[in-house]
Amino acid sequence: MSSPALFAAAAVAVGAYVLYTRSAGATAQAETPGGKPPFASFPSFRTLTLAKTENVNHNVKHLQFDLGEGAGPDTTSGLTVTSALLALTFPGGRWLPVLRPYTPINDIDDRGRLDFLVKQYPNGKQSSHLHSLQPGDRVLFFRIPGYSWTANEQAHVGLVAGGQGITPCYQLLRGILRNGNDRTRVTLVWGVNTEEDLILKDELAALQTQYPGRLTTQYVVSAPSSGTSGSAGVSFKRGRVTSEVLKAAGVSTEDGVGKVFFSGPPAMEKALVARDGVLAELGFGKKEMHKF
Ligand SMILES: Cc1cc2nc3c(=O)[nH]c(=O)nc-3n(C[C@H](O)[C@H](O)[C@H](O)COP(=O)(O)OP(=O)(O)OC[C@H]3O[C@@H](n4cnc5c(N)ncnc54)[C@H](O)[C@@H]3O)c2cc1C
Repeated sequence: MSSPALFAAAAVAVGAYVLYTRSAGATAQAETPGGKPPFASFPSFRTLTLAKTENVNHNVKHLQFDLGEGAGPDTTSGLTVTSALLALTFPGGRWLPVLRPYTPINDIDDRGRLDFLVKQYPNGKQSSHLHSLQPGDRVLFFRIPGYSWTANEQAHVGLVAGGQGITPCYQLLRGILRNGNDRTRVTLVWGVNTEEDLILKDELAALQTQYPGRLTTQYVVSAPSSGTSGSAGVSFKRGRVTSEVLKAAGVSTEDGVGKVFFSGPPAMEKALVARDGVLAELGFGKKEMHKF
């Protein structure tokens, strides 16, 4: 999501929260009332309790939150493919809140829980705070609008992810593949620093087996520790995500890709998504690109 859009969504969400907490009967812990899916509407917010946390690699943790009081084990989150949640916290007792978006990796019909993969950035305010949490700790989340995917709106989509930017792409590709009515083909190009950063490669391989011919992946590793593709049990190209890599992977209008979704760090965004960037070179106009 672009910064102005994110800022606007955050402002609306926080405004709604303030109004809610000031309204009669609001409690200190504002909750979406009832056992209904807590994030079914926009804006909506809920305080979730961390159920478990696990290290995935040297800088990524899997955080699993219970959907919370009033939401039983059979309650779904109410999120749609591809929504994200804004985490609002006060790390280290700060006066001003820190707000950052995170994309659950759950399927929309998962019940009772939300799962996140959070990468810790050096001096990262929110990511360091989330990494410090222990089971039982609570975080306030707001739903923010995401891209509203409609089954078969494209015959073939390209997903281009950089590092931890994989999470929105993963949510979208699972949503497409698991929908029995959706025949869209997906090509994912995922650029990372080392093989260790390919945190969802096993899940992606399982999806390729489960949905033959629907998902193509191309991993691109800039500083592989094993040196050669395949030696760490995964094949990849060495280097960065360039025009040549995208073309070879089939992410171009010539290959029938109708839309490209991008999620990645600022430098990669500048190289790929800018008006005169690599995606424009490959024939994608503004309408055929979406940046999470
Ligand atoms: C729609 C959306 C969904 C997202 N989903 C996820 C998710 O599921 N999991 C996840 O881990 N993150 C996700 N992010 C990124 C997340 O919102 C934060 O940007 C990230 O956790 C860093 O926040 P921070 O407060 O820790 O870092 P800050 O305190 O803001 O920054 C600390 C340092 O880290 C650098 N940094 C911050 N963000 C990035 C970045 N993305 N790439 C490279 N360097 C960076 C900054 O330049 C700075 O030097 C998502 C972002 C968006 C826009």
